[in-house]
Amino acid sequence: MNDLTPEREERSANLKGLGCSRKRVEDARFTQGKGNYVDDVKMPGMLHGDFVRSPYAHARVVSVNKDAALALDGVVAVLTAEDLAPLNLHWMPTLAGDKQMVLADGKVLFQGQEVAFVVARDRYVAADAVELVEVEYEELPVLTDPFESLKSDVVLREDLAGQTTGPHGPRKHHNHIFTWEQGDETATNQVLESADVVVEESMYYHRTHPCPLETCGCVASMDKVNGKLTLWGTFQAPHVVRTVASMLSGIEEHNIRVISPDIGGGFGNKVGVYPGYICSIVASIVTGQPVKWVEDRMENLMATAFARDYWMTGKIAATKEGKITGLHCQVTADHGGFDACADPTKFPAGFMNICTGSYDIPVAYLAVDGVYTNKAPGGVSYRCSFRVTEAVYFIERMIEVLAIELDMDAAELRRINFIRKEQFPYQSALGWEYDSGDYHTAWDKALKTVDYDGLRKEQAERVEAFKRGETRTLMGIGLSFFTEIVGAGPVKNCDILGMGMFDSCEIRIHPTGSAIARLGTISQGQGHATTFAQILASEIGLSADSITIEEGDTDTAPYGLGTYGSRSTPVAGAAAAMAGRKIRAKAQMIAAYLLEVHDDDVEFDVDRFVVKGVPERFKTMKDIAYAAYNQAIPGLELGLEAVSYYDPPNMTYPFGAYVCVMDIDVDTGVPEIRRFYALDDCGTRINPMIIEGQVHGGLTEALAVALGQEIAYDKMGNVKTATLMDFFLPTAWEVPNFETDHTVTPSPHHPIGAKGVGESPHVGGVPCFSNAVQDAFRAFGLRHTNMPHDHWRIWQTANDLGLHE
Ligand code: PCD
Ligand SMILES: [Cu+]
Repeated sequence: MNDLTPEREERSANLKGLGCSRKRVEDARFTQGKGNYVDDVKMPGMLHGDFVRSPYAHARVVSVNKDAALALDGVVAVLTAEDLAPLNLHWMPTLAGDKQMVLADGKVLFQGQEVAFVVARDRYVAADAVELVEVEYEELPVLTDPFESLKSDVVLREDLAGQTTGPHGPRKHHNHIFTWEQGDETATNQVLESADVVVEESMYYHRTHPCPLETCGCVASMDKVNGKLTLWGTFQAPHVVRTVASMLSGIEEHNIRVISPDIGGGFGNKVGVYPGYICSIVASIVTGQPVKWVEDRMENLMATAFARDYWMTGKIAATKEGKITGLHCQVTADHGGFDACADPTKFPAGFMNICTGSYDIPVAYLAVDGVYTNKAPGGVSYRCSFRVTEAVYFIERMIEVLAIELDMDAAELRRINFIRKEQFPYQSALGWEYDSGDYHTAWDKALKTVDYDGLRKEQAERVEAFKRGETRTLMGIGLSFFTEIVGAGPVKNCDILGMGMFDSCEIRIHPTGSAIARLGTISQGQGHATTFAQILASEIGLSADSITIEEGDTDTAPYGLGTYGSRSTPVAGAAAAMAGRKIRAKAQMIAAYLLEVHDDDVEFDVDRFVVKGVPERFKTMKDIAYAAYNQAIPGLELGLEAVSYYDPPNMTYPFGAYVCVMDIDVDTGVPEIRRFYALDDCGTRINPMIIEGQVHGGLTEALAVALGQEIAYDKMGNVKTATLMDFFLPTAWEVPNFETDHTVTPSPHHPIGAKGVGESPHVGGVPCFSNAVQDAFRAFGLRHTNMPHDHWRIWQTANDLGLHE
């Protein structure tokens, strides 16, 4: 049955299943302004909330006077910590096991922290009233540097004073949160002591922010008559929000309905729980009216979850020939005022222990210290699965530095250290089991496509010309090879607030042969309505066009852990395939009955079951769907539905090989990206066009982070980059043409062999852009310089190297 006759090929094409570059079904709605976002939710009598926020990074709140605000026409309520305290809602638990003030309780710990919540008739009155709330502050010393914080007498978290252990073990200092250790320190140190070559480098992966187009927001509506709370919001994990809301409020979970409508980009920013959600719920309960809260851009950049802010020091040991023998990594992680890092519970530094990268490193050790400072809380992935971008940046810089030390070609150094194809499944020194990979094939393909040797020759000639004074531009060749780790689960080691990280799909086939499937994930622009239908189409033999995908409504969708960490394809995508297989198993029995043969005598063929060896005797899936509802088949229940809760046996490990060619104007510091080549291997590809779009998006965000985007603070703790004037968001103007390519190494444990891809281009892209900048100056003695490589910093690098003399 495997030969694809033209007739079978046509039937298969009609399904628009796996591998089809099907156009995104959601785009008809999005491109015509018919999306339905949180801010589109409008209800009769709806009130609007707005925050009074702290102008100080560290201060005592002496008093809050609401009188003038309450006197303003249209103001309904002003909530402070005092109002929330009787409900025990003035603090809330964070995903990292810490707690965070919902509204300032005696002091503030970062600029932009929520102090009071004003509820008014409309958004404008609310904003005016915010100005009328009089808060008296008493300034306290500000700590924005984690190293200083660890030495300071200033106690940031007075609520934790005297607590020598936290949720992740012992605390070494009153501003210390945790130490997380992985690997074998003694063995690693032994290797470092006796190695031919050891290089050490320190690098700062600066603080940045996901900055989605749509900011965070919600509408809370408490129906006191029925006792039901409905919450619309920009949530990347709606079911988790429902469970947490129930636990905090005491409202029974069946009485809470959480709806994530269309979301205008998430990028990790919408995983956590923010004070705005709690305040809106309380305000709706208090006033009996629906309450909307939508933050503005400055609030988003100042107060919602940041990403990175990792200070990393590495030591890498190798033989003279370049074979890596050991790796040591020490991280100081700046978590801001509260530890609200969004990671699976047992991983306080996320999957930073993937920092051995794509290389076969026999021993390694990692230690991460989490530290409190006077900066905003957060620590979300931002297009990376739980600190994987940091890990990949770290190892890809260490490799470059080692190449410099050994005076070796960095591509060759990678090649001789890659985990070999036959070593998979590969057990890493820091505890992961990589499911599959073929790094050498991908690397060779990438280098060949870009004519790597030719580029190096051209680069050497350019350096000579520069030295002769014939040109003022230098050429950088950025390389990166990354291994991602996506798809949390396994429930046995990944949970969020105790909820195992499985995911789910429920499918219902209608009598006329169309279907609806619901999943526990939620698209924020990734195109799930398009791709999940494709997985099902191939599994059940109905066209993707006749399968509706629904996500995000907790009253209808099966419980799931949501969309982040590129987990939808590895986990919910697997659940979809498994649910599809259950449908097919029942369909087989129905087909056998209709065809009057034994169950084993029919086989599935694209969109039908045929009698083995008699292809003209068949029943299509449409026939079968109809029969499922219209015929009493002995021994079979009516209907055609299935549900699957999928606990992945392992994560998936997508990988990729990226090359960036850049020309840098030494006198202006302006880099021009001549070429960017990205080869991604995400296993079985569901929709190549969507994958390409994902790669373009991820690379754009990588360019942003590497070349200028940052959340910067001054010494007083003022956020210097709280508007899009200062926070770099690239537009089509800055973004080069991206060349995409792929290899396919299926995941051995995923039912259709797919791995995630949404985050990969960011994870691989950041080191690639950064390496390109730094490589341009290698011939002039540069070893490492920190991101973001904005024009000024690049100019400064050239200046420091004496290139302006
Ligand atoms: N093999 C394969 C894979 C995949 N795919 C596709 O692609 C996509 C993606 O996927 P994934 O990778 O699985 O992922 P998801 O889970 O779905 O998602 C998530 C991601 O996603 C990305 N992308 C995107 N896009 C858009 N448009 N928007 C958004 O927001 C976003 N975000 C970002 C992020 S950041 Mo985090 O949250 O940080 O953690 S994570 C993330 C989808 O549609 C799917 O289906 C295909 O086709 N194939
Ligand atoms: Cu990350």
